[in-house]
Amino acid sequence: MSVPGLFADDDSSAAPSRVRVLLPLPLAGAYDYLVPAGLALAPGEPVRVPLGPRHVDGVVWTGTPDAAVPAGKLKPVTARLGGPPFPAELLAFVDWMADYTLSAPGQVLAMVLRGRGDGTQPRPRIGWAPTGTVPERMTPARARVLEILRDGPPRTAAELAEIAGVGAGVVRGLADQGVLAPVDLDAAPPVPAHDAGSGPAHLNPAQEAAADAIRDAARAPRFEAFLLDGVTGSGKTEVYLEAVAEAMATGRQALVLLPEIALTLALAARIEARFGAAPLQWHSDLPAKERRRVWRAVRGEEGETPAPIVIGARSALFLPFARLGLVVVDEEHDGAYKQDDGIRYHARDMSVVRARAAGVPVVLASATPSLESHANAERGRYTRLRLESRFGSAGMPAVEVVDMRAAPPGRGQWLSPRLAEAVAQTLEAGEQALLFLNRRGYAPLTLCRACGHRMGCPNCAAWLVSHRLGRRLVCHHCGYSAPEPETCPECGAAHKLAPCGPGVERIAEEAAARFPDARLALLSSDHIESAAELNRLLGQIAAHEVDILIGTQLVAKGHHFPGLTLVGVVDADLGLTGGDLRAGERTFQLLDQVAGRAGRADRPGRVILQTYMPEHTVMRALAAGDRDRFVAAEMEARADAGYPPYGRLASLVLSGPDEAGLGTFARDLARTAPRGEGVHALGPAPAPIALLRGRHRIRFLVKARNAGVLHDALVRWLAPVRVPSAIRLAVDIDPQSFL
Ligand SMILES: Nc1ncnc2c1ncn2[C@@H]1O[C@H](COP(=O)(O)OP(=O)(O)OP(=O)(O)O)[C@@H](O)[C@H]1O
Ligand SMILES: [Zn+2]
Repeated sequence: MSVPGLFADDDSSAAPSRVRVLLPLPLAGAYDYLVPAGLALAPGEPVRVPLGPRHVDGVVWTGTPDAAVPAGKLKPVTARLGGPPFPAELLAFVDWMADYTLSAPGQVLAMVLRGRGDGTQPRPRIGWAPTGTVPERMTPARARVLEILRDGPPRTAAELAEIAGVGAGVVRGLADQGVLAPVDLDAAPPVPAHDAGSGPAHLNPAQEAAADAIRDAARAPRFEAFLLDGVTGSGKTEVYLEAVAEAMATGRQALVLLPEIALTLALAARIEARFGAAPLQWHSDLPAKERRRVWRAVRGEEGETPAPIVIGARSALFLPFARLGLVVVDEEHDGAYKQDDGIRYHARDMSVVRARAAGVPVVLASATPSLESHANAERGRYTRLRLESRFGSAGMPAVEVVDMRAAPPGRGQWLSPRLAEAVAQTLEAGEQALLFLNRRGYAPLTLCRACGHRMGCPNCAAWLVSHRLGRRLVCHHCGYSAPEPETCPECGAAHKLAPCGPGVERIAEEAAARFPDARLALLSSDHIESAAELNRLLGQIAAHEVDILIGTQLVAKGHHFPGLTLVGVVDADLGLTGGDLRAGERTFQLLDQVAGRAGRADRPGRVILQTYMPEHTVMRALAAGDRDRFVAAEMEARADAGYPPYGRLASLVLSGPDEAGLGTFARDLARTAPRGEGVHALGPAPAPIALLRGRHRIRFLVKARNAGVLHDALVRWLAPVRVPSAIRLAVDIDPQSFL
């Protein structure tokens, strides 16, 4: 239906106004729409448009509409949705990322719009707070309500009535008399001020120099990537908080990405102390309502000042900041920054892209930067800022390597005599010890001692992990879980199934037996129900209410426990098997991080690494404290093999329920696989996890000289391919996982 006069006709002097609108859907790109007369639409504006029989919310995009399409074939924009337009920087970022990851721009836009919800305004929750006015007549019921409010936060009428045990009429009566006043419980939290709270720290000269460099780029913002390369405990956080303050002073917003929720909670407390108000937090566990609130707050909808600081997980990178001024990626080497399903992206790399699009500085902070970032610093793309020593009087911990072949633990034990002795000494000195093993559960394998059968997952090519809790066998890939059987499913022998090898639960068992008087805490994702509980546990550890801490990588990084002086790594070799190209790099990073928890305050720390490979370069580098030599050797090996950061990789995983059909499709695909100048494909080969959630998996690996060559080769290869509906084809540029 066309409404005469609503928009200019083809034959009028002015050409009908058109815009491109990108929808958050996996479509080819932006679509053209007509702009109704009287409506001026600029790129970035959120709009509603018709799509087939439906209406969809999208964003006016950049680019020129196709003038060759007759106006009669186009539909008009239904409505402008209001709120500020998304900044050009964000639009450019979406386009860039879609191109890089070979995804549809609409899929990337969907990640931006995800926090918006359905676009409707949630109804505010009204709470009641006392005004100080005394009621005309005090009754026991009224007194109870006022007493609750005197000591606690504002509450809704229903809550008040319930807690005080009074009727809703009592609360209403107090409100009518002006004794209680309404407050919006969902209103934005207080805005941190850059000079409130405890204010700036006294930086030491190295910190000052690093902070100066970043502040300078944040002041009149310009793009510059900094690699804040400082040993554990050197005060990297203090340095980047100064840059956050600078961004806020110029009226801009700062985003700090962290790899784990536990670290988010700790940083939120530090920011609150420094700036006088807590930052907004963003992660995947946020309730929908809270997400909407944060999403709107960063946009500054309804004319409010956009929230100045957001800290969060990798997906916070897609928040629609109104005036982004700084991006920080803390623990930049962390694998958690890589998203491995849906659109596969590395949030560290994409942070640099977004900062570049926005023309603002980005800080990548780590004690053990990724080789990619080292290489970028060497090529002059990133500015390296070094902090070579710990803050204050704390020194680096002494690292001791225990050769498990020479001095093994006793039968059925996992702690060597040397480590057990060190734990005992630590407890005697009234200090804390951490026993680290990056393996959840009780035992990684369950074996029948009668026939040798190993308990495997029915859906995956993987062994089941035994968990003490409820004596269950669990698949860590698909979540399959079953009670441990009494008899072997293969030979029927009773009571012959035995756990093999240790997980953290088994280490906790051994520690409890050896040190019965010590207070133990087990920190592993299986044992912690919520972020709040984790926070409570971390608080207990910091307050020295725990003597021995047993944990997975959950406790390895970022935390600051002043009383912790001994770190024992139960199996330092764990990450080295499996042949992943980053196995050495990752093991070094993880062990250096966990070692970095020891001796951060006034008492010196020590670290004991249990290994069967004491001569391995990783162990030697850790023992000698020689990170730079390790990095140099690792770089050389990568350069020789043409692996990242000296070449680029993409992985293609094909999966499907039917093994034969999948094989045929893979062989067809191999016929056109890129082979040529600076690029070649390896495969098809069964993926290391050849069966996952009941789907067979085949993999190609594409190796190329550089990112451009890789991109072009993949587009040429995959654009004409029609994937059968039963088969999934997942492309991962710069893969981190090769499983
Ligand atoms: N300039 C400073 N003034 C006062 N305290 C500081 C200063 N710099 C660092 N600290 C303190 O030293 C400790 C370690 O600092 P911080 O946590 O920032 O180090 P980090 O480099 O981020 O460590 P990691 O990489 O191990 O997480 C903290 O307790 C911090 O408050
Ligand atoms: Zn499984």
